[in-house]
Amino acid sequence: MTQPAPLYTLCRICHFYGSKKVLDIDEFSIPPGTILGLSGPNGSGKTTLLKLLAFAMAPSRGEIHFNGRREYPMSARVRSKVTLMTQTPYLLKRSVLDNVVYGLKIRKDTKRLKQRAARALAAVGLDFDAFHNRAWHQLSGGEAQRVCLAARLILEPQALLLDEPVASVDAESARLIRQASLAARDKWGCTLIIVSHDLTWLNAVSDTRVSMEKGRIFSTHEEIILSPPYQTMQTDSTVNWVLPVSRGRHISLPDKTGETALIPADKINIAQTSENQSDEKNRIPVLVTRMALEPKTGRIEVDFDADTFRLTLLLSEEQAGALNLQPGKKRSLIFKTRDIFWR
Ligand SMILES: Nc1ncnc2c1ncn2[C@@H]1O[C@H](COP(=O)(O)OP(=O)(O)OP(=O)(O)O)[C@@H](O)[C@H]1O
Repeated sequence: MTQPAPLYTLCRICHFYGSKKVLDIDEFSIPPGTILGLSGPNGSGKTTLLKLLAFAMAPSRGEIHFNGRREYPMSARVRSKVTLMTQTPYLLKRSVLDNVVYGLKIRKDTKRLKQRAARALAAVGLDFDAFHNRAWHQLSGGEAQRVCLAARLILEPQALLLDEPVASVDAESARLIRQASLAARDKWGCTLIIVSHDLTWLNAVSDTRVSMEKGRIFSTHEEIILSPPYQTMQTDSTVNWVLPVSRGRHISLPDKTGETALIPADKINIAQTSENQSDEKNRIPVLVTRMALEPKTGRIEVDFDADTFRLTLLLSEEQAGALNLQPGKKRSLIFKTRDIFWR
């Protein structure tokens, strides 16, 4: 079967704020009609990436192709097809109805505005009669965010970019926002790009899960990502970089400075903290902080927290049982030096 042409293709993207490089993505594409789940630590570049994908600003270097053409901010071709919802709801100082139909009016698409607004509001659980005349300041935070989403859904965009859409809303609003976003994909094949710290949700709904670290995209969250700066240690004629977690074991320098150490999840063993450490192995003490069932696959998602990072692994029920994992248990992640690669 032939793959559909990508909706987005990113080529050699770098973005700088002043002299600080905050994005560095060699190549990345997003197929149409899929859900991309994006996570990563604060400051890793997620919002900047969303702004580029929304064509709200241009990358300092590189190209973004949308529907097979190189595109730019202000291009009429993308303006009507891509929409970004930010974490803090932004509403015009007008009524709910004015806010919801604003984008359609800009496009001079003014047919059956009220019916379409009623449908968009219903999709986010807001009753048209009760809400359409309300002023922007007569809404709770969760309702305001839902109005923002309705104002985007009414446009039936090809790509809906959501930046922490449920981070600061009540539980019911979060449920309705999640439901309405997924419905957009099911109803008109909308591509969803979701940034969220809610890894359970991201893992459950995403077709592709990526994480960001220091401006780069990593293809799976099932990897330990150890970032520079590392401590350095001088021995005779060579300088070895010592991973802060490796308890003195020497890790060879990567080819380029500033590289990140990656260890594939299947090369990581989880052990009792009391087990002996063999010479060639590195050991990271971790704490199990969260376990949740991933409904799609029946696997158990386990968060392990170390001092400097968090690792999420998906384990079978048998694996989790055999390892006697529970939140609060201390364990060790063990890996071989040769299984580290650098990127
Ligand atoms: N307008 C700006 N001017 C200068 N630096 C900026 C600007 N916006 C973001 N940055 C910096 O760029 C880096 C990436 O920021 P970005 O907001 O993209 O990260 P993020 O992963 O979305 O973070 P968070 O999870 O905290 O929202 C950070 O170091 C941030 O301080």
